[in-house]
Amino acid sequence: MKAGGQLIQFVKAHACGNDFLIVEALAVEEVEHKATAVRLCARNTGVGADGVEYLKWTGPRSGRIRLFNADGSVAEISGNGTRCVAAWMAREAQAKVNEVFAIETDAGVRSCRVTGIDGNRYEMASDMGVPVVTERQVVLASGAVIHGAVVSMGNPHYVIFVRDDGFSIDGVGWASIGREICFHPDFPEQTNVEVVRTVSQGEIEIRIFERGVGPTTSSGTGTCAASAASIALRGLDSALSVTAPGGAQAVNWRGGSAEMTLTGPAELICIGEAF
Ligand SMILES: N[C@@H](CCC[C@H](N)C(=O)O)C(=O)O
Repeated sequence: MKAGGQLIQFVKAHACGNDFLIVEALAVEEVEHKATAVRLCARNTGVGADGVEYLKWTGPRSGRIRLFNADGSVAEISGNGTRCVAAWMAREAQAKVNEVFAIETDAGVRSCRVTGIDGNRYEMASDMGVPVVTERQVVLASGAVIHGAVVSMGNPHYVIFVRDDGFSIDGVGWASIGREICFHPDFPEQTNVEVVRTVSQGEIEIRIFERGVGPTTSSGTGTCAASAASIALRGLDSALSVTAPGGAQAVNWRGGSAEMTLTGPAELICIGEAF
């Protein structure tokens, strides 16, 4: 498959409903990728997706990717997007369980190990790097002060803890607060926002407002960021189950400078061609 020419060949995949188009390209850096991503991701007038992962194979089990969000902005990394690409590479390589795919993102190389295969649905364990967690307050336009944490997973996140099982904060809906924080002047590059509810020592539930997209059903780096803040600041277990509207993923992190691991599904939906 190639980007360019008249038809753009793509693979559509999703991880817990967080959906991506994978487009193989000779180079991931080309300027026209941005406009193409916006056009293809449009829900009503395009194919529809949360982002496009441009992929250049660099070996039989390795590749270089670049992610464009649905609004055309470039993101350093996506946990779910990287896993979707790994699932596609695994299919192309006719991989078996335990094979590893090394995928270079703008945030560094991430290894994805196949842990299960069921038709076009793959289970993968991915190395997600070392989270950096810093407590930080944000003052909203209303004057309300939000006590949360900035978390870097290679891309930026802001994590807020709530008790309410509707995920509202002082009576205000999570999506509205997520949007305000995403575009807040304290975050000139914008930020992904996760709203987290602790279910037990080993389980959290999250809602996600993604930079460059809006509310999504799941986020791999968001799952990791929410877990990192819960483990580092709330003393939750180092093995966590994280439930988002689109499904659950598992995180393991011993804290400090240890690498975080994310395990979850990725399903290949279809192959298509767009004008
Ligand atoms: N869905 C993602 C995150 C995608 C990138 C994000 N929108 C950003 O701009 O940083 C994930 O699964 O990690």
